[in-house]
Amino acid sequence: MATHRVLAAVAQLTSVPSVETNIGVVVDLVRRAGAAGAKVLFLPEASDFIAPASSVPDLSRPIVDGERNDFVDIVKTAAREADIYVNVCVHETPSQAESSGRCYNTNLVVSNMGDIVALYRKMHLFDVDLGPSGPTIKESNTTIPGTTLVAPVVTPIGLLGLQTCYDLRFTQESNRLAKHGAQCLTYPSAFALHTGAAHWELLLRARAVENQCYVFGSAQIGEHFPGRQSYGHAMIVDPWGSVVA
Ligand SMILES: O=C(O)CNC(=O)[C@H](CS)NC(=O)CCC(=O)C(=O)O
Repeated sequence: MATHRVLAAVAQLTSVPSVETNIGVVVDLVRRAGAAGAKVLFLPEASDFIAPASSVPDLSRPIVDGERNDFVDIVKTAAREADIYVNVCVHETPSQAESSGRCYNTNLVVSNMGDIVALYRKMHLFDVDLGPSGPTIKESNTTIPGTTLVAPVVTPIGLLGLQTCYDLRFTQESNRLAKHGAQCLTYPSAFALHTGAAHWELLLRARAVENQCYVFGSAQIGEHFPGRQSYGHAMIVDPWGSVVA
């Protein structure tokens, strides 16, 4: 019997503080993945923008019917036109905006019909002080933690469990997703240079082996604005732990 093969694509890009610029890059990636025959494309965390903390409240947008969100609307249209599922992360203004102006770090799956079929808000925020060897980052200054894990969602490559970036270090959520049937796990990311070099591939491969899942690590790469860089090395890992792309 012939094996039914479905292609997936993993992307990396350098989001900058301009949503308009990033939309252009993202639409091009969606079209190219679709043209290459992929049925699912994985885009990284903060695909809409990476900007200094002070600009985050101005640049983030709500994701609710009736509210304008150009970035998400354009991704929906591109996914429909290219007949591809798109996994992408954006900054989401909460419907009840809190006075601090913080957003959610929101991971979306958009179907090939252009509908949002899953929405997960990053639960573990990257609050670290690596001392003189690395950066001090406090994601919770700009971001509200999500409170719920989302059941794996049906995609052309099987049931997909959603996690985001720093969540990669917390094995129990991926274990719960696998127990609930996940065959694939996605970790859209913007890993720091220092921690990425030490742990990115190691952690993706560990999550793949322990959960017996395909793992998709889409990544931000390079310099977003002066003083802010990401590690890159987007990859796909199979359940044996081999890096297949
Ligand atoms: O919203 C944005 O601006 C983009 N988001 C990020 O860059 C996030 C939060 S600061 N980065 C990480 O979680 C890196 C994790 C990491 O590097 C590790 O676990 O070692």
